[in-house]
Amino acid sequence: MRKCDEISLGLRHVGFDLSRLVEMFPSYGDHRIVIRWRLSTGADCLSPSVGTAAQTFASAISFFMAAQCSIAEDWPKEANIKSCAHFDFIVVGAGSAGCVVANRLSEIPGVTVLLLEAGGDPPVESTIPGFELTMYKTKYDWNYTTTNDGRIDQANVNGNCPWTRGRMLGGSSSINAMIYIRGCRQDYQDWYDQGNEEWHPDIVEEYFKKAENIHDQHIKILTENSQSYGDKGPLIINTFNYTERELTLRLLESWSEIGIPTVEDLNGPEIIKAGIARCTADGGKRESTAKAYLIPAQKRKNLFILKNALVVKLLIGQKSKRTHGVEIIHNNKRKKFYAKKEVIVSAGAVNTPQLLLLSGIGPKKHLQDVGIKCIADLPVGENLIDQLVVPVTIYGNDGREPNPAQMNLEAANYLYNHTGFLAHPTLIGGLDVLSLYSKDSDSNQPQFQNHIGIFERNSSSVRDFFQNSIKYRKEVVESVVELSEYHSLYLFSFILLHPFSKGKILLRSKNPYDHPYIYANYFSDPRDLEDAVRGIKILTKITHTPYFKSINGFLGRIKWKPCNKFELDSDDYWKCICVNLVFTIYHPAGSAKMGLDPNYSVVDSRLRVHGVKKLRVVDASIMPSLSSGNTNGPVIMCAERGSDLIKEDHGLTSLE
Ligand SMILES: Cc1cc2nc3c(=O)[nH]c(=O)nc-3n(C[C@H](O)[C@H](O)[C@H](O)COP(=O)(O)OP(=O)(O)OC[C@H]3O[C@@H](n4cnc5c(N)ncnc54)[C@H](O)[C@@H]3O)c2cc1C
Repeated sequence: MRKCDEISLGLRHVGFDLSRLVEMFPSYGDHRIVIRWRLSTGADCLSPSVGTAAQTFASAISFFMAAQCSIAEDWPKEANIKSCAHFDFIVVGAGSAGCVVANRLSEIPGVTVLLLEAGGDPPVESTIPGFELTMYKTKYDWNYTTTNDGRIDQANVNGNCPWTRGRMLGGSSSINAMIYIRGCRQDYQDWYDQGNEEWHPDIVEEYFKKAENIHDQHIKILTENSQSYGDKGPLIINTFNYTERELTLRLLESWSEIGIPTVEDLNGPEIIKAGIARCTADGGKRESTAKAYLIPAQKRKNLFILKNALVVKLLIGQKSKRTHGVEIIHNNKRKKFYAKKEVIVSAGAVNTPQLLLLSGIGPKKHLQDVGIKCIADLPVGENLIDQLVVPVTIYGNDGREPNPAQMNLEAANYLYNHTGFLAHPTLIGGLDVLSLYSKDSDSNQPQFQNHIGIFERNSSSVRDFFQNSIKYRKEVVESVVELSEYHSLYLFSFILLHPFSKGKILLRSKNPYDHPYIYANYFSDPRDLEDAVRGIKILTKITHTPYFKSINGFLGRIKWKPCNKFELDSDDYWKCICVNLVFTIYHPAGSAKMGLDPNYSVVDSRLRVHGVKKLRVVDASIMPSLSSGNTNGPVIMCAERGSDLIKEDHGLTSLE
């Protein structure tokens, strides 16, 4: 019995209530033990045993329970600082950009940096790639939704779509799907050609490399001579520890059949391509910027971090237009902190414009309407750009069925060596391949992107995804669920990478706790609708390729009353689906756009807010146009570049 007691203690120690699951009692002296497993279902499983089996299995359970501890990260501690303290720099928001800036500025000894984050430490679900969706709509998400404009998203409950944003150390890099794509040279050439002379594509490339630490062995061998990735930066780039490779190869072949060739490296120079994505994950764990940039810097004496600290206002002289510091709410108390050199706003593409507006920086008329005195009349919140998604549902008979036992094995695999289904984000459905393409074969930028997720026949996740994650109305959900009862669903996310349509962020009120209005305005420019239809119709040809033919693949109709009258796969059908079912791939940007002219931009090429002293913006908001792909890598690049611009302007050089 002593051994059993030890096992019991071991399990309790790791937070497992043994008494609920297992009862052990002795029989026939020392060696024979009858074990009764009382399963959580209430069923009993009686079996005579000499004890070895029980001990072996119990110690295996103990091992797996204890293995949870190996997943935990050592997040930085909160600083003990008093209100009204002064720092050289104050950084607002510890997201993808803010963590980079705080790290790079504090690497100069003697330069004090205060990093303020509205959220707290990421939960363990952030570290485990497969659990990222479970953080949506919790306290780790800002829980934004777009504003119903009566035109788009009418197939969504309330006519709006969720805009998840991370609220924790690492910001959205702690909740995102971890795909790492730099975008293409033309993306940054466009920035440069608009007069942003600090952002020549050659410079941009250097800053991607500065951030990167390529761990992917395949890429390392492939690019040994070209040195196209950095290998000394803080941000580890690798591949996911899990995928269904046989299936992804079939998908790559299928894309290839419709004119999108497979490449070894999606960050290479080709424009039209499909391949395996690199990611900000390593060893089966997420590489957020909190992990890559904050943990290594946490011992620095000159870096101070406050968590659960909501910045409610920037302190800016009405006449001097000089930024002095910030006002925050922390532990239910209002506090002020002052910046000797600068305040850097890195609160993301929704919160950065919100904070600027609350502080009197924005369109004069709008500020007047909400009762805020205007300090600088700038187009804050305008030029909101986002990559939009349209669902394309293709079905097939590939024999895949949900397997709960397999799912448990996958969980055990994750605990054992960080592989299995949980080592891959669920947003993109367990598959690590994607494609980038254009309607014209000679274009210098991809226009479209596809992600692909697979749901097995009759999987309950289909309803969950369409009903709870995207929040489509009943008619839409039922039409997809109905077909998926008998077929596997290949859900292609069709993405328009460079929409012409622009959205807007506006204040709802002066209250910093009120969510701003988000007008996504998708498809307000008719060119976007034309382009999307062209791109989707290139994609739907995939049903005629050998793999999809082999599984009797077909395009399924998504039912939504206004669209039901149109022929499936016709231009009119897709136009109707696009406008009514569009959602986000979570890449908003441009809401404090960089540019030369203060009539059309908020920050200059060195990311200084036009007409306001000692204030910069460094995050996705500054992007004048979107990169060709997922935006986390490009935001981190912007923050690396931005940090050096700040250092240059203050005559600071780091020792590293
Ligand atoms: C669900 C999801 C999936 C995505 N998938 C991918 C992907 O696979 N690959 C990819 O490349 N990109 C992806 N992205 C996009 C990418 O993560 C973002 O572009 C990037 O993280 C934006 O960085 P940021 O620094 O601008 O903002 P964020 O990372 O959002 O950081 C802003 C930070 O500021 C804090 N903050 C805001 N307001 C205040 C305030 N007033 N006071 C104090 N703190 C404040 C926030 O809590 C947050 O921590 C995804 C994004 C999401 C949300």
